[in-house]
Amino acid sequence: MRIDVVSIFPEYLAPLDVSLVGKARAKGLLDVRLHQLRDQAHDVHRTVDDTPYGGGPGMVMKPEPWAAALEAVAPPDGEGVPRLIVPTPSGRPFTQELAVELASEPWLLFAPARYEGIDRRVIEDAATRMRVDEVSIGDYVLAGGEVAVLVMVEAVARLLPGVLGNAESVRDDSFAPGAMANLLEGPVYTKPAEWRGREVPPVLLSGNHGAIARWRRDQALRRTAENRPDLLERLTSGDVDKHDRAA
Ligand SMILES: N#Cc1c(N)n[nH]c1-c1ccc2c(Cl)cn(Cc3cccnc3)c2c1
Repeated sequence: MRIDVVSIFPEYLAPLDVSLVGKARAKGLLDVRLHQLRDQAHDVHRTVDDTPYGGGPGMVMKPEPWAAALEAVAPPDGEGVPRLIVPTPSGRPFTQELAVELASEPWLLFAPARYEGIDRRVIEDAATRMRVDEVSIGDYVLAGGEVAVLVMVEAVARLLPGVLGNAESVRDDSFAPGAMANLLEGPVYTKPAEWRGREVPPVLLSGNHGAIARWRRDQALRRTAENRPDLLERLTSGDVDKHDRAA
């Protein structure tokens, strides 16, 4: 998979050089390219923003630099077309389902903006050439889109074949299909068996894999009921099909 990111703060994306995504890049599983939006602003101040038509607070990102940046990454007459992902507070929710969908794309182009956002005409123009998704990573307010890109890239990269080692698995993800589908992760333990007077639950030391699986599901149900009762409602209302539960 190829991932391009256009930003006025490409240094914000430095974490894509380390850990899981960094290793995937080093293994050649992921080709991540960062681009400075200001390279496409040709006035002396490399201006990328201006006042909003209709008044209001803040500034809006100008269409010309963004259009030039997107076309520099994905020339209209070039090979292939990326899927454009635009982080925005008003976007569709980023979910594990969307992460799985994006993980099947050969090329993602992220456009994290700043200020009050990008001139709407950039999105409309890009949509004539490529699929555009406006996406929010949650119901809280960030100062720009770069953090959202970090979240989405990590969520997508870990789903790519070969990225997670055998010891890790997307199979047991809280939001992946399967017996624990739509349940939160239960508690985890490691050595020592007793620490500050607290013992590891004996079932985990029993070697009885059936009992361990039942205990883990019970703990996941408890954690989900406590922290995300909405997910339990989906389970009991049948929103989650039997395949997800049984797999
Ligand atoms: N994704 C996501 C996401 C999220 N979940 N919260 N905030 C954002 C997000 C994404 C992109 C931008 C851009 Cl561009 C500017 N801002 C600041 C802002 C805040 C409130 C209203 N208007 C603009 C962004 C916030």
